[in-house]
Amino acid sequence: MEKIVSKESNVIYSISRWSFIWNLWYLDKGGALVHAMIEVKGVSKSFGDQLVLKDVNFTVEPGQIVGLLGPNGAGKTTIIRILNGVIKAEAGTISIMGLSPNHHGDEIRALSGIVTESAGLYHQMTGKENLDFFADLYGVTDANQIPKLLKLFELSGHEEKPVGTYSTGMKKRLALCKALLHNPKILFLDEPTNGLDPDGIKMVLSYLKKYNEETGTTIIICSHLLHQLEPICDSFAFLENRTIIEQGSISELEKTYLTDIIVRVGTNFTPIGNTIVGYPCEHIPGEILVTLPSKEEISTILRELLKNHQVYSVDIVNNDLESIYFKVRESVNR
Ligand SMILES: Nc1ncnc2c1ncn2[C@@H]1O[C@H](COP(=O)(O)OP(=O)(O)OP(=O)(O)O)[C@@H](O)[C@H]1O
Repeated sequence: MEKIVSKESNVIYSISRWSFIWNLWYLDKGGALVHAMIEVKGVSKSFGDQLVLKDVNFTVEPGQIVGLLGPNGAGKTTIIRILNGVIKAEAGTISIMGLSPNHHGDEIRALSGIVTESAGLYHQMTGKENLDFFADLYGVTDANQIPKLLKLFELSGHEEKPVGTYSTGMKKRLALCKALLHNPKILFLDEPTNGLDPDGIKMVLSYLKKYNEETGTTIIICSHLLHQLEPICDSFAFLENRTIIEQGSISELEKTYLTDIIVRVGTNFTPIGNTIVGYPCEHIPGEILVTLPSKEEISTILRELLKNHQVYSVDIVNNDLESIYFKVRESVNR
């Protein structure tokens, strides 16, 4: 038996280790083999007579960083709370490493870390006192764990200051240290960059990426800010109209939704008319915008231009996450 802690309630529980086969296949309580780290099928949830989630489906593979994206009020926090076993879904099935949040909430909370809007830190205590307190509660025995996390999140030297004197960014980083004290297999982050300035956002996201690469921890990040998550997520799940309307990596989404690409070429070429080698072309001083059926056609355009002109730069302007997101929305609202 092993001493494990539920972070939602900060209560210590004891569970046996029998149910996990880490990062491979998971044996659920019914004895079935489940591949994904997290598998959500047909989940629905209402608050009173308000239906908030309807037939939600998505999967998370081990070691992935998954962005759960949707506008304010879409139900992102509700999904995290259901996955954590804090509230129950009315319909559907969920497997988290073979465990069900409805029945094994304590075990799931013991093997996961969570950072919510209210970081749950004690402001009158120092950073170190906070981490000591939660490490004790979680049964963390490794004496190096706190210094290691303080160093990783660049809080060394600040640990003796009261948390009330920390900047928003420092509090967010301390909340991450707290969530990672017991080396969770899964990290749930609800809007982890809220209230941070651009430097703070960059810092927190790059720490998360580094942590994921070093430890293989699976991370789910909820946000309504697509551009922030684009560089760090392996996969994106779009929540809209109460359900996940699409999920995939950028390249998978590109394949499905980018029927044509728009390429901006910095050049001294001035088109006569509005096409180049038969493709629609818009001229802006110093640049052209060409619409192509695929990336393969970029070299055709460049070869043509380089015959008699200079090319200074080339980039695809409509394959960012936001552009793809709009295409996904268009296709489901059609
Ligand atoms: N405990 C609750 N009781 C009643 N309604 C709730 C409760 N929790 C959430 N809701 C409602 O469910 C909907 C989804 O809320 P949720 O907080 O999950 O959205 P969100 O996508 O996380 O939003 P945000 O981006 O603003 O954080 C909202 O309409 C919200 O008012």
